[in-house]
Amino acid sequence: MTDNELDRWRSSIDNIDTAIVSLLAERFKVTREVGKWKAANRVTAVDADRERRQVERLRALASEAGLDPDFLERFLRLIIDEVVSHHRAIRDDDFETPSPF
Ligand SMILES: C=C(O[C@@H]1C=C(C(=O)O)C=C[C@H]1O)C(=O)O
Repeated sequence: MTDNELDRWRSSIDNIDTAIVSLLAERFKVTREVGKWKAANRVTAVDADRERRQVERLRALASEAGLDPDFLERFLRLIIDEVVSHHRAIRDDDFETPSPF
């Protein structure tokens, strides 16, 4: 390995990290819409069945990609927990809005 090679690998890593951040931002944009819809329709923030299906799907994808399924599950859990806390905040903000009636 040369210094040059290390620089190129690190540059690839930086590009990949940029893509991850951008994809996460996209995902949070979509989940924000879901959160608004749930608050408006009085649907609970957590959908455990949906989460179970997502974990199953992601674990399978991880295995196919040669990644540790446990790591991918922890990663997804972290994201979903953040989404659910956003959904609760959206819902609680809605409740705090004074009713016009
Ligand atoms: C986004 C949703 O809300 C929650 C967050 C999820 C997610 O981040 O993927 C999945 C299920 C729900 O617990 C949803 O119900 O689809």
